[in-house]
Amino acid sequence: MSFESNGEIACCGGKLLKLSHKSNEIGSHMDVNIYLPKQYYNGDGNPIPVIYFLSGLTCTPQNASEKAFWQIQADNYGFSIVFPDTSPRGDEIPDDKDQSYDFGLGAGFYVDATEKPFADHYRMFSYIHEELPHALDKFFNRDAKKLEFVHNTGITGHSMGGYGALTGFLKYYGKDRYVSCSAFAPIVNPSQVPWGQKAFTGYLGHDKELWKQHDPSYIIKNVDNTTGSEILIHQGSSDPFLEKQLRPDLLLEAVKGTSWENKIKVNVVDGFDHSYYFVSSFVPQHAAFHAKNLGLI
Ligand SMILES: N[C@@H](CCC(=O)N[C@@H](CSC=O)C(=O)NCC(=O)O)C(=O)O
Repeated sequence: MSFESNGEIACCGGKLLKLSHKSNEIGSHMDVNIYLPKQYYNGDGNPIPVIYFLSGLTCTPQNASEKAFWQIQADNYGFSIVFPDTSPRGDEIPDDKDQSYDFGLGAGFYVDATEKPFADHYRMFSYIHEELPHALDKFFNRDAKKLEFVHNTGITGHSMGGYGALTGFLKYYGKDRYVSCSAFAPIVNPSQVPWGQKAFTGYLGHDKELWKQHDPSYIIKNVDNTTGSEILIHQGSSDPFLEKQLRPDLLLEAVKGTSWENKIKVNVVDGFDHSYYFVSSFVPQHAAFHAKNLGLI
């Protein structure tokens, strides 16, 4: 599996690589950005841990690369950060019938679709958690293990991407993949909110029992927190999507009486909205959290 370069940009002490590759899962080309920190170029040769940042509705890999300010934190602690796309792209890819922003292109919701016409291309769960990490591993680690794409990794994301991060972390829990998970204003209970209900109906159909297998607020009840993991969440109090779409209270309610009770730290931050002004304000705290879990500090 090979990646083509669409540009290499000097940034902080390292480089942001804009890549694209042919994905077998998605059946078309996918763009992905990766920031290689200064330690990649001048470090001691130890493999560099990777954090995956899953973006929200309407995003491409550029939004977070340009506006989240992860790069300076990556240099501070010595991790790399991968910014995948949020859906398949291209003329042949089916979109929402009304071309709305919350379904179809830019809104793959990090699930493997089972419904036509989306099932052929919208395989974002398998792409993000299997194909992409292994493809990056093969490409970057041909000669020596330079970057840890598959094991001892972190995952985070914003909004729809926060949903994707929570789901991936929980579904792979105990499987030597993600050792650290955080989220910015995540959709925590998609089965119960309009964005999630629209996506799940379109990608997965009408079976609400099946939806539960893709919903962190249900999945978490069947995952034993064997290592005392904590999940860090920030949520703006002035986020216009808080009451209708995000509802972090539903996740806290779901974990009551489970091994995750008191392990999910929801920080409601006064006056912040849903934008990258909010995300970038709390990236330093999330970076420190992941760095600790990844053994960097
Ligand atoms: N209608 C709005 C809503 C889209 C929006 O706010 N997208 C967020 C993520 S929302 C949840 O997944 C986003 O990250 N936007 C891109 C950005 O750079 O801010 C709209 O279309 O703006």
